[in-house]
Amino acid sequence: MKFFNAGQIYAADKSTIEKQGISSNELMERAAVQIFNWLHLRMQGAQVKIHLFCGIGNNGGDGMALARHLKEHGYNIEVNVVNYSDKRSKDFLINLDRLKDLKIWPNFLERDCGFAEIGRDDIIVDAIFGIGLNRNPDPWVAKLIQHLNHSGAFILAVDVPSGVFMDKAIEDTNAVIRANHVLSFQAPKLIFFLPETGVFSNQWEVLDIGLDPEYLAATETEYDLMGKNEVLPMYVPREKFSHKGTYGHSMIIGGSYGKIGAVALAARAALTVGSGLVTAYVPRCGYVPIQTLLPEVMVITDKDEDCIKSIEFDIRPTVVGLGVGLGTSPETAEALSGFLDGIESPLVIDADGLNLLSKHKELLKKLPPKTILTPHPKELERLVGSWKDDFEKLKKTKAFSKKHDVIIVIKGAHSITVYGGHGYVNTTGNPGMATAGSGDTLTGIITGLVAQGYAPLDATIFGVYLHGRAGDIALEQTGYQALTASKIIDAIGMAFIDLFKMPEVPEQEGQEES
Ligand SMILES: NC(=O)C1=CN([C@@H]2O[C@H](COP(=O)(O)OP(=O)(O)OC[C@H]3O[C@@H](n4cnc5c(N)ncnc54)[C@H](OP(=O)(O)O)[C@@H]3O)[C@@H](O)[C@H]2O)[C@@H](O)CC1
Ligand SMILES: Nc1ncnc2c1ncn2[C@@H]1O[C@H](COP(=O)(O)OP(=O)(O)O)[C@@H](O)[C@H]1O
Ligand SMILES: [K+]
Repeated sequence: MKFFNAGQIYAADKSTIEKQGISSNELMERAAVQIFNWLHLRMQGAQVKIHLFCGIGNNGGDGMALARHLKEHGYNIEVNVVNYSDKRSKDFLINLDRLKDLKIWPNFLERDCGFAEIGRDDIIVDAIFGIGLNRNPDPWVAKLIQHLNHSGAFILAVDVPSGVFMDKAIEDTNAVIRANHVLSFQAPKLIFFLPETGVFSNQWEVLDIGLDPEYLAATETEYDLMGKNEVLPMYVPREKFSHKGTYGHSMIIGGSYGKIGAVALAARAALTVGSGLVTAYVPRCGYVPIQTLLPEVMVITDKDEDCIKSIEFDIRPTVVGLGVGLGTSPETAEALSGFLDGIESPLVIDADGLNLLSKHKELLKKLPPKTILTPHPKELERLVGSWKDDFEKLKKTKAFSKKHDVIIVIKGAHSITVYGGHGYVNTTGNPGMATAGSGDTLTGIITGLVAQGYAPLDATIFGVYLHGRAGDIALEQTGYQALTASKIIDAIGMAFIDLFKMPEVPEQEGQEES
């Protein structure tokens, strides 16, 4: 699914209006009817007080039109116009008049006016600002927003929570609605998925308002949301007349005294994701534990007992996953440098492998094209430098990816894979995955996919999706707290099976379970 920016959404509106021969107000009516239907289905006429807060632009217009439908269906409403500007939009004014025709007189809220009490059990509809916000709200509007946030009432936001910008960071977090639920038109917004802005949209849902499908299909976007439909075409099927050589040889290089488990996790994940062969390259102290834990995995040891000091072997792996549990000693840095001089295979780098690149930036020049880097935020900061907000983080990551021709996964609640100036936002995963070794597992998954012939970018996007999906499936048995990295690996098989499950069809009304 695509993430459209504000300019593209306005262009889609225009194209829809022209091609479908409708007025902008008719499009607004569609949007409002969709929201009304959503609410009506859930409320079934309940007389809970609904406070609508409408701005003076088209987001406010949506709110006005919604108020009319609610009134016509007997709901208990109160309409407030947040009068932050004299520049009322044409469609706002049309809908204000139509509301007055029903003898509804909104309260006009201005600077210095008091705000009425709102009950904890009431509902607030937030239609103050939509995607047109382009500067900080006035202090009195911020005060109103605080009043709404502190009311304890359920807040339903129209399109976006008022106060978030579409393409830049929030400056005053007190001037943003904390929505319980967002009903967003046509497509989700990138801001729902970024850590700093996502917290304002607890839950979100997309309402299809029938924008011009041709325009939407033809428009290139900078970011995409990667769900099952998007990753499924990347899947590489298993062939009948294949053998283990068909599915490649993954080598996991890493580990140091006390951190051999990281290699065990990555190696087991590579195997479980389908790599034909897996070899672990570890310091000598890792030999017995890996051989004991993982009978399927071969082991090559470094000369040193406790950490890797030279990376030398006489096999030709299809892909190398490097860095988990590795440590960052100068000898290990030296070993990495020598290894990169002779590297012939694609490379996935994580954890201390990334920290070594940050400490010795000259090594970046030695990376093969399309090397995959999987940093968590702290590792990313060491690589690309600090950022002031999520948007700058993305900008810096893109620039780094372009400069060094590397694929970067910004790990987090919604991991984002960055390559070629494009961002792929993952949909799977859960907070139970914020646990030791969860990232090592991802390294193994991506490595094992590259081994099987997935192109590096596909392996990364598909691997991030599969990792999160395995975490979601494991969660059903463990709950958040008891989810461990090993359980994520155990669920990889189910995550593959899940790719081919049809979505559940909702039960028909009156249908009996057989
Ligand atoms: N296809 C779709 O998705 C459809 C979308 N629709 C709806 O339209 C919404 C977008 O509407 P919108 O363009 O009128 O902008 P909105 O957010 O209401 O802001 C109003 C105006 O406020 C101004 N302004 C900005 N910042 C300000 C500030 N801090 N303090 C004071 N003023 C400020 C700024 O005008 P300016 O003063 O800069 O000229 C801005 O234009 C969208 O979110 C959705 O709800 C549907 O109706 C139909 C289909
Ligand atoms: N709140 C969360 N929701 C979804 N996924 C998460 C969350 N927190 C962490 N993860 C995932 O868990 C993994 C953690 O990686 P990392 O921090 O490198 O762990 P470790 O170093 O312990 O292996 C990443 O893939 C990340 O996307
Ligand atoms: K809003």
